[in-house]
Amino acid sequence: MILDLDIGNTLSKWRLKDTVSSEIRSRGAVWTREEWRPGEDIPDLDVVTAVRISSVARKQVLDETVTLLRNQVGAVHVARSTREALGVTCGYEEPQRLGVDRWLGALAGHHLTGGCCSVDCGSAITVDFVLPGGRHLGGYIIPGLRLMKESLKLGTRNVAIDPDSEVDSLLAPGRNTVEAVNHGIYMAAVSAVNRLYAEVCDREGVALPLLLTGGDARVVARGLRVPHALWPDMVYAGLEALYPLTAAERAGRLSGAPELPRVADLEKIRSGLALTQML
Ligand SMILES: Nc1ncnc2c1ncn2[C@@H]1O[C@H](COP(=O)(O)OP(=O)(O)O)[C@@H](O)[C@H]1O
Ligand SMILES: CC(C)(COP(=O)(O)O)[C@@H](O)C(=O)NCCC(=O)O
Ligand SMILES: [K+]
Repeated sequence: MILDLDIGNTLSKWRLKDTVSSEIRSRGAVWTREEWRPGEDIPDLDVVTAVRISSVARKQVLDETVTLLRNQVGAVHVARSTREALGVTCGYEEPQRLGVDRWLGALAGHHLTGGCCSVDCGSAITVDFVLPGGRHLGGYIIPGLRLMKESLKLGTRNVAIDPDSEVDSLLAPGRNTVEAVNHGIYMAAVSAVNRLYAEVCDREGVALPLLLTGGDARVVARGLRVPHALWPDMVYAGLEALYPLTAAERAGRLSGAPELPRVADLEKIRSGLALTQML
């Protein structure tokens, strides 16, 4: 069994993958916190023969996790952002400073589409661009929905945006504090993603497939004006691409990959952008 770990700033996600069949056997998530002990929160390590890790948590969290796992599991792969991997060149001046979750998302997205915009809606919302040919341009970081809400300190943090609400109602003027905050931050997040996507496609002269992942991907996606696909396992898929262990992975089949999203016509993206820029 392979244990994949995606340690984000809010949640540490894990899944167990069958080495032979490539099936996902179980999944879970625990809060990312200093005293996290894998042994308490994840299934029996006796069945695990390899671990693959993406972590953007504090170094100490990763170090403790790796130490613990190395005692029990032979192969522990910790992903790092590098100048080049799998045909993608990193756009950062100092590649190792790019969050490895962003790098893995970009690698998976490029593997699937040959050039894309990858958006990770977690503690932060990150928007990264990889051109056809594999040049990663860099990207954007804005606070995620939860962080934006907490920063307001209006006592609304525990009243989550209902991901099943109609988009129209999520964007309507709020008639109480909770609504005003939830609708405001929702508008901020979806406007940013819509705009950044259009700006960069316009600038680069290419309409890129748009892929989303992360805890808030579903709700953010509902407000997008352009075609897109959700890929909840996009970071895990980056781990699979970097460290292929199963037959399916070696053959380049990444788990949970969505159907290729339809891509809007560049002229349509440009006219939408022109309209936005007028306002
Ligand atoms: N059950 C949940 N528990 C916590 N956060 C959730 C949950 N469902 C959705 N979210 C949202 O998902 C975000 C965390 O998403 P995730 O992609 O796991 O973040 P990160 O990778 O930064 O830890 C939270 O900020 C919150 O807005
Ligand atoms: C931007 C991030 C905080 C996003 O983390 P997440 O929301 O997935 O927990 C993370 O990718 C990170 O710490 N990046 C390092 C800075 C950078 O990418 O430039
Ligand atoms: K993120």
